[in-house]
Amino acid sequence: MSVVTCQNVSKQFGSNSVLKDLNVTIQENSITGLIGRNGAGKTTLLQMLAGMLAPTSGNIRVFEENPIDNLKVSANTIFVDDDLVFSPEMKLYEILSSAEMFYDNWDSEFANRLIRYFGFQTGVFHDNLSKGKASTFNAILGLAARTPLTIFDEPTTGMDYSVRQDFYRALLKDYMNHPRTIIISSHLLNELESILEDIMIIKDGTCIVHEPMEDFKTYAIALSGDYEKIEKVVNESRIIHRRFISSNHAYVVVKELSGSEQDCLKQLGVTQTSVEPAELSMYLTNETKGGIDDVFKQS
Ligand SMILES: Nc1ncnc2c1ncn2[C@@H]1O[C@H](COP(=O)(O)OP(=O)(O)OP(=O)(O)O)[C@@H](O)[C@H]1O
Repeated sequence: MSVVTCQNVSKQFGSNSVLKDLNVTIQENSITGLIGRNGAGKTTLLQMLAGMLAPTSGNIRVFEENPIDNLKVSANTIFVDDDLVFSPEMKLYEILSSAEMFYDNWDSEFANRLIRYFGFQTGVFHDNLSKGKASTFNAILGLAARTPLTIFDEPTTGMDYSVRQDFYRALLKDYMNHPRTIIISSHLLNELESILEDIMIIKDGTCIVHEPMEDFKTYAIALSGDYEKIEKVVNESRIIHRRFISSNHAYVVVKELSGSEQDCLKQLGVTQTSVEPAELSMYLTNETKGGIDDVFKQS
């Protein structure tokens, strides 16, 4: 069953067209990584799914309903970011009690174990937490709420390396015991990669990749060798990334190669290797095929 459906969804802020004609479906009980560069529209999309923003046009369905002002959607969805706003008078234990009252699947025992593990004193105000501690506390809310739709918008901002690793591990372990639909956004795939079932990449307002992580691992292939020879087999439109190692030796990442193209490149002495998903997601979201190197090119 699909939990989220977006049909021809567009979002405009004034003249800024952030999302354009987006069509995506997210199935029940899956972990999807939403990847995109700064300003790609990740938060905008996630806020629309949580019913916090309306699309300019198109149709969004969450649990088969319009998420705006929808009690069913808000009771079954949690939206976690590093920016959750609580009343300044609320102490952590009060926030935990409110969450327990609001979310049907809330697990107090689990929340308390996480609170102890991460060393929180629950008598403090949320407002007084450091940035990393606030992100960690918010992430605990997201985990313990166990809502059928759990949205984490760049949840690890400010967390130190070991807390980030702990969070991803806790998320995966809890998901295995209590499957639900989880969407987690990030600029970077490397830390997230191992917990994802599906990957969605947005660029220039559209979804350029949405597929199982397993398929994404073979989405592209890297070629290394004489650029003139590579060009003979692969045309420009299929090149995702290109970097010159020397004047005629290049490292080129291309999407899909047929068996005959692979044979031909082999005969021409061009080396073929796999591309790590994190590296590939970076190339796919770069503005230009050469990345930052293009800035240093003489015109
Ligand atoms: N309320 C708003 N009013 C006007 N423009 C907005 C608003 N919210 C977002 N935008 C614009 O929409 C674009 C997408 O922003 P969004 O926050 O969705 O991107 P993002 O992918 O989450 O970025 P980041 O990774 O930097 O957080 C940006 O150009 C941003 O300036």
